[in-house]
Amino acid sequence: MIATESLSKRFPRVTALDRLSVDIGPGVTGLVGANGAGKSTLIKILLGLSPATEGRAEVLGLDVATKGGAIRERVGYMPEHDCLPPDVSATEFVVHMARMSGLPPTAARERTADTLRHVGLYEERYRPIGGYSTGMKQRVKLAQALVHDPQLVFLDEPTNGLDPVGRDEMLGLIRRIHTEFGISVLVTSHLLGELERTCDHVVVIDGGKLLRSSSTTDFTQATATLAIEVTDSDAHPDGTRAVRDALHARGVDTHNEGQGLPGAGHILLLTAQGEETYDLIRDVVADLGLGLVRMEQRRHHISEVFTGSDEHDSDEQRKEHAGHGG
Ligand SMILES: Nc1ncnc2c1ncn2[C@@H]1O[C@H](COP(=O)(O)OP(=O)(O)OP(=O)(O)O)[C@@H](O)[C@H]1O
Repeated sequence: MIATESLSKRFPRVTALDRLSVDIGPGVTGLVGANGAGKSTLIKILLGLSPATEGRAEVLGLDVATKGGAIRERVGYMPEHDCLPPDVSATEFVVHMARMSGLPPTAARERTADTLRHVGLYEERYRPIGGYSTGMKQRVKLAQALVHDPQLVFLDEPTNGLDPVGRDEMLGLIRRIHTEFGISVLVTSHLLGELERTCDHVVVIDGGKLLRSSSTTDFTQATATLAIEVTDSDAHPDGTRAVRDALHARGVDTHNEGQGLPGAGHILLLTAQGEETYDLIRDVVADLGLGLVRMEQRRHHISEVFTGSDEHDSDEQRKEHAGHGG
């Protein structure tokens, strides 16, 4: 879908992209980087809106340096910043954008109605955009990116400014763009963690350089750590402790007692040695007459892959949520 080769963009004072080479296939891909990492610059080059200083790039097999117009016919773009006219309705605006993309009047109106419904805008679509909430404006921006039925969409920070519920809804919507319509998505975020559930593939850039490009499952590989949770009983008022003691008696060590996890005191963590470990846990829990609430392999979170970024992410999210009354 997208291929760049040693792509650079230098402004007089900053190198926004620094010899970036990356291949992006179909599906939902996250482009992650801190503010100023070069995400928006990359998108503008890929749309043929801004020339690269060096290197080359192709989108859908088309060279960005010479085929910008053809690329923009096939690609939808949701820009980061507020760019909506306040005094027209969502319907008028999206119809206009559909007409600009070359759809005839009737098709433009039909596609607009379908697309606005798909992004979750109903009666309010006839009201002026100026009165919309941030979440509604983001939906209008998404609708205008989809209205001409593109093969690929670039979404620049679509969750920016949204509260946690709005963020989840937007991420769900993005996932469905691919699963229901087969449109591939490149979505940027400065929050690595939020792309974990949405993206098949994640590209991380920093200071305009590629840090990592891999499938989300590679980022979130299963660890060998098992998390176990059991019920308590009259005979064993502290079921977790009883299981821990029984496992220790059989020479199996538990570690950390689930520090940092919600309900930490009730979760036992241990390293699985193979199938026997699962059988042993089952037998120990059954012998004690307790119920096994869960036994699961812990997975890495994407943000754990980068030292310290975990805390950074949650701090950022707290700050953003605080700004929106959450
Ligand atoms: N037109 C420009 N002129 C000069 N510098 C620019 C220009 N556009 C971007 N930059 C600089 O290039 C760097 C990358 O910016 P870019 O907007 O691509 O980052 P980003 O990852 O999208 O971050 P953000 O989410 O904050 O927009 C930044 O240091 C920015 O200040």
